[in-house]
Amino acid sequence: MGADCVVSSCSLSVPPGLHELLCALPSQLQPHVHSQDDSTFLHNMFGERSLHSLVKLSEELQGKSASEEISELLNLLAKPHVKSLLSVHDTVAQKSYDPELPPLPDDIDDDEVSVKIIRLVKNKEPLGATIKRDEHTGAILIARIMRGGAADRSGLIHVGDVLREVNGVPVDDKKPDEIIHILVCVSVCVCVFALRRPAASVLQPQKISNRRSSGFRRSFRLSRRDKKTNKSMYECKKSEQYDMADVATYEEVTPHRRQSGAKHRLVVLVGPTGVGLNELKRKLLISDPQHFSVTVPHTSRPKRNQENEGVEYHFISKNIFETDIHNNKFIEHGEYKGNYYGTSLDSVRSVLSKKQGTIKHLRTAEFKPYVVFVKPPPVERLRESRRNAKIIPGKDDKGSAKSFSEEDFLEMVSTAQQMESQHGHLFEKIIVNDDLTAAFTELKVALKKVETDTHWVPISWTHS
Ligand SMILES: Nc1ncnc2c1ncn2[C@@H]1O[C@H](COP(=O)(O)OP(=O)(O)OP(=O)(O)O)[C@@H](O)[C@H]1O
Repeated sequence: MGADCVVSSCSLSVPPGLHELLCALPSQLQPHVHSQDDSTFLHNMFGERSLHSLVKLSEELQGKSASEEISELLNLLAKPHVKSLLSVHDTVAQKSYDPELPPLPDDIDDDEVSVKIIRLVKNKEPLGATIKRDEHTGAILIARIMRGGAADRSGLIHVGDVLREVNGVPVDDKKPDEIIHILVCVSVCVCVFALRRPAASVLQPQKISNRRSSGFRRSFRLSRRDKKTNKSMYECKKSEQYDMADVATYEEVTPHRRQSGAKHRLVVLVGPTGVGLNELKRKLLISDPQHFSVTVPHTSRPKRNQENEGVEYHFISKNIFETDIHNNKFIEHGEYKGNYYGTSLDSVRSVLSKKQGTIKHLRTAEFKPYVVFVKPPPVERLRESRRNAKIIPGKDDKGSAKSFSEEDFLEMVSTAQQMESQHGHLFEKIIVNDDLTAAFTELKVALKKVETDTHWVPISWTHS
């Protein structure tokens, strides 16, 4: 829509000789025009071919003794409702519908480079993100992002972002319910966020799932109108950072029931170090050695006296471990106190090929993992229940087990909180390992159900 449309509503009733006047205008105006730019502008405007054609046509139509068709056309165009229609069309065509971005609040520090102003132009579609209040800081955070929704497609909002204001309305002092109301109310116009990324979430999230869905996010645009608002603005076509991150989005799921004789689902136990993963694994093996087998993880830490190669771990050098990481041989790996630990893809495949239930990491259609998060109880209960328990510390140690320290307990609980907030959406079952026997029983019941009951799984797992 542009100038052509505007001309379309000109009255066809033009004074005689208008065309000649139009042609003569630029030279007649020449003495009054001082700058070259203005002169060029006038020439272009009055020399515009479509304008000349239109005026000429109008003159011709007026001058001729009208044929039936011409009379009918003139008649139609002269009707008030056609004129109104064209006039409305032109008004709409000239109007700018770009949303106005409100200026940044004055109290934002100039050094605060992490403030993002985000403009999502919404139609009737919901934003597709949920919010929650951080228990400690009281800040309003983005809690989840719905897959395929407006927020997801934009790639501009991330889980953990702090929501500062919506459409110029500060949200710090508002309850989530009130904010949701604001978000819903602006659904037909503009939704502006000022987000501040908390220091903690700047860390690259650990990559568990690596879904690529860049095709979704294309259509959001940002236009810069007010210089005051340009602290940091993003034109988002595709966000690499988003694609790589383990973003907590909603997934399309479908009921799934394992057919008898079909491959077992991979059972994945995750939890902070020392929480009791090995203990639960060991109990599973003892309880039904025919049914369960485990992957043997790799490590770069030195073998201890009582350990055997291929039983507790495959012991490999740091160099080989790094080469294997580089060659994508590990489903998961991590570094703990200077040593690498990881589970190789081959180890999982070899266990699954024996058609036995297993324990370790992965999340694809091939393995359909059932992820159980083993969570520590509160610190007071850890002190109580782990009084006689021993852990084998990592670095610098030659195999001596030691009792848990207060620091170990605190670290276990805080790591668990971190894991749950970052990856909680991947956990299908959470078992609190307070009393070991109770935790083990709960695990056995859950694993039995995985084999027999119907469970919700991502729909993509059923396509392969
Ligand atoms: N519920 C429990 N009550 C008492 N002791 C427990 C309980 N669960 C585990 N333990 C003990 O805690 C210690 C650490 O457990 P375990 O080695 O299984 O932890 P882990 O999660 O496998 O640790 P890591 O990942 O570092 O190997 C062991 O001595 C174990 O017997």
